[in-house]
Amino acid sequence: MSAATAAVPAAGSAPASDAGAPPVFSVEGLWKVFGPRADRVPADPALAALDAAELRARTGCTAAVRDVSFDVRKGEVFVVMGLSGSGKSTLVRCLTRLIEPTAGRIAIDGEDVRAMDGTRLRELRRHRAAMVFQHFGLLPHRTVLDNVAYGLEIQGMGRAARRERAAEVVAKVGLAGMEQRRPAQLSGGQRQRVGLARALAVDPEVLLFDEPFSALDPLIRRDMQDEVVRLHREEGRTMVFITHDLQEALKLGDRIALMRDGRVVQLGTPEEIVGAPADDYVRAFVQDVPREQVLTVRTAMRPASPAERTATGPTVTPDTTVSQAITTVSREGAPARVLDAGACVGVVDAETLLNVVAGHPATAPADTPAALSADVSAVEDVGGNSAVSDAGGPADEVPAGPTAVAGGADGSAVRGADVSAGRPAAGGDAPAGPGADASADEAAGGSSGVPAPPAGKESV
Ligand SMILES: Nc1ncnc2c1ncn2[C@@H]1O[C@H](COP(=O)(O)OP(=O)(O)OP(=O)(O)O)[C@@H](O)[C@H]1O
Repeated sequence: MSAATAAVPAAGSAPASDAGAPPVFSVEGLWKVFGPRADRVPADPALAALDAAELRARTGCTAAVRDVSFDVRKGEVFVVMGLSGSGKSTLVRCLTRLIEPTAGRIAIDGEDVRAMDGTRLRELRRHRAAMVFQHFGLLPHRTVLDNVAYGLEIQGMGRAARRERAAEVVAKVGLAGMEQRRPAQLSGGQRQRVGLARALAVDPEVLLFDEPFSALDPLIRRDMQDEVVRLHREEGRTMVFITHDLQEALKLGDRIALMRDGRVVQLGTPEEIVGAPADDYVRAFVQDVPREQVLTVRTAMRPASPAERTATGPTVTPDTTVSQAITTVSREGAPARVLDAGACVGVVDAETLLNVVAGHPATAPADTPAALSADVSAVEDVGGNSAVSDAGGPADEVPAGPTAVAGGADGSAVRGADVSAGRPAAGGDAPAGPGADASADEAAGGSSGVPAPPAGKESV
């Protein structure tokens, strides 16, 4: 499915995150370099400036994450998007040190993740930031209920209490009545729901999703996306969601970090990314997106005249998509006033709306968000790198998962991707990285009940 044919309901799909609250995750100058003496790369400006091929030729290293900085706000769905090999999985695994970062700072609720000892790390992964993978590694001999209760069992919760909690969550993800089935008696989509329920059962502060739906067929995938939107709307839980699929990113993300070659090339709302691409790469990435389904009337409206401010007639809110506004304006046969908390902040008419569809610049009124007219502010501008050595070590160099093209049904976004760049040929499960106990933690975090699940990826 191409983005052009996709329905992309972005605006208003989730509760607004709290931009003023302290961030849940705060990442600054983060690097992950795979290869020999990896820590010299971020420490040496000359090496840090090399592109991927030169760096590999000169040092044998791959910089999977390069000097990345961002905050994940409380209550938002933060999407990490990019083509295969752009560094998404590595970045998100660094957040809980399932992969050990090479340099930079990571904090969760202000606490330094890189300074955590093994016990604290386990706690982080079990209670605070649970990961949901593409393959949930459900325990085949356990029922749905017991699979969901598994993470609680690891936490030491008593049988009755955990089964009660598990039953609640099973109902929440739409599996009521299936509690006693075993994974083999479920469809792929239902299994994904069990995995999701297992992650939710431990009530983590943040859910980290690593391409959880890319192996599902498009209809089930859409169902699961709707489920995530619904859960987010109902619970306001903070989520970090990896995807290579632009449509999915636009649908789920409050904000999207678009990665290329280990860097974040643009960080912004779907509307900012589609309405004001930071560079030609992003522009090409979003060129097939139906703009009218993503951009809101904030982008399309023109200033209201004094007479229009007090006129009657059709109205829309600033979050109304251009597509919805077109319906209103054409149905009513008149321009619509844009009302924000009762005040008229602009007007949309056939011309301003069609300008958006046609990709012409809008006549931006004074109160249009600055980010929409100033691309640069949306681009991650990261400063100097702190050169912090990591433990490195052989475990780091084991492939994080055998990926060629991620297995989504709607692979338009990955076509032409550099699927082999720097990727070791051998498959294998993800190493936990130094100090990590990924299999147990991923299980406890609701992702897997079996040792070391694949890194959420499939070879094709
Ligand atoms: N353990 C490893 N050792 C060496 N290089 C690695 C390792 N893991 C990942 N890489 C390289 O780091 C880069 C980023 O990989 P990563 O898996 O983070 O990308 P991705 O965007 O998640 O890709 P995909 O969508 O295919 O999963 C790639 O060039 C990859 O080959």
